[in-house]
Amino acid sequence: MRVQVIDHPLVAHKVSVLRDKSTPSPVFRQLTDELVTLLAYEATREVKTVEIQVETPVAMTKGIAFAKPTPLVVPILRAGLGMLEGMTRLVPTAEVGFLGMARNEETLDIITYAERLPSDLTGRQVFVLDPMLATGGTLIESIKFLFDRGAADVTCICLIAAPEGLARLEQSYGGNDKVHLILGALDEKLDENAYIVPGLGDAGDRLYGVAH
Ligand SMILES: O=P(O)(O)OC[C@H]1O[C@H](OP(=O)(O)OP(=O)(O)O)[C@H](O)[C@@H]1O
Ligand SMILES: O=c1cc[nH]c(=O)[nH]1
Ligand SMILES: [Mg+2]
Repeated sequence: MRVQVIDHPLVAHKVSVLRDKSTPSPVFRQLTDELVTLLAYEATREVKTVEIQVETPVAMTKGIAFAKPTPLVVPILRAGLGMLEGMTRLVPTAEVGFLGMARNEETLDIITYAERLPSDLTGRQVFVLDPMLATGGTLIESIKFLFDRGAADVTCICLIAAPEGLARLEQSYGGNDKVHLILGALDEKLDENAYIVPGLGDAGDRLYGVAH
């Protein structure tokens, strides 16, 4: 498993504003979108391409197109939905599949309440979008789902991760070179409720305006 924490001032600045509890939902959504485009730049470095011919107004030249089958982008509902548009703007030919998963906040068990993915993912490059990697339960479940369907490789883009979740993913996929993690920040720890510290609170609630 390859893990990259993107060390860049543009990323760090946007993460800082996301963390601020006074940042309202519309700004939070906008920043999430912008942050994804920055992280996607690195996450798609190994996306499969084919060479094509392009005619400029001056001459023929070589260009590239995304190879087929096109990448599959999978936002994990609900919070991952806030990352979808930023990703598809950069990979417009990508197909989109959906996984709906929620943590039972008492037991931390993962409930999969929705699944709309192609039944056969053989040979597909998959990009999973989920802002928070806390205990790692949700991502482990998602990655397993995708490999069970035949995915060739799985790249997860997360805005913030906790060391505890990363360690759990290492246990499950450490030896698997088909799993990549792209992170906007690696935080200190989880608190007693398995929330990331310092984190940004509940990403789904902050994106979609649930007041506390
Ligand atoms: O690493 P884990 O401990 O599994 O936690 C991370 C998950 O928790 C959040 O989703 P949540 O379950 O709150 O659902 P939501 O997106 O509907 O808010 C987050 O978006 C991740 O999917
Ligand atoms: O800190 C956390 C942990 C899980 N889910 C979130 O949205 N935030
Ligand atoms: Mg939530």
